Amino acid sequence: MSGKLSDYLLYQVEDLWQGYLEHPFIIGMATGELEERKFSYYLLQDYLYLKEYIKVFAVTLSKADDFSEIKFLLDSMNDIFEETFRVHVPYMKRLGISEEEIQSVQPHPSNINYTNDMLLAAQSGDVLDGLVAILSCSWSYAYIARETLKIYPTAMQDERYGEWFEGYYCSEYQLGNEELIQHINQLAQGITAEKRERLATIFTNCSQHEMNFWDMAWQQG
Ligand SMILES: Cc1ncc(CO)c(N)n1
Repeated sequence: MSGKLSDYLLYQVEDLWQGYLEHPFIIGMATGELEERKFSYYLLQDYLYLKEYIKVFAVTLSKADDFSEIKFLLDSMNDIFEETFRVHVPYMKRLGISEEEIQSVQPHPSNINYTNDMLLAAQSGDVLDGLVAILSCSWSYAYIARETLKIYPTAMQDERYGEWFEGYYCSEYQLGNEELIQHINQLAQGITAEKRERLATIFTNCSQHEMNFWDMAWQQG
């Protein structure tokens, strides 16, 4: 294969990803006008999402057969775990979401469909399949934060939603995402056209699930 896999993947989802930037939920966070109950609903669903997302790393790790790969996956898995308890849980508490609500929330079908599809891609494939299933989550958030802040530079100062932008715009998150992209590109060197198509299918499918997740948060919240 010539050219970077990540360029090929991004090319497949350009229109879909442009749609994230125009999504009323994202614009609502950026302008600060989003109703707080929609955001609370989103955070609760995202908390459940991250619990399953960690398992996608675990399944991918089970396919790895060298220590450097295992180390990469362990570190990434730990980052997500830390993010959940450093960002999501305190954020939910600040928004007044009770411990009972956190304990009793059930995943919406759009959430279940997304995490099931990622797990299936990781279980039925190799390390690269698992990592590409993981990628649209990580990369699309880095993209949304970066691009939205170009259009709404004050979004980071918003009292309620600024922290969301900060979390995904900060260099730690952006660099972690860049590392994941580089790692995937390295693993993808020399793959067949058939493999590239399988990876593109996994990536576009997960990107569509990301859109469904935003729609869910907007409609149900
Ligand atoms: C649904 C979803 N996608 C991506 C991320 C980025 O971690 C997240 N927290 N939630």
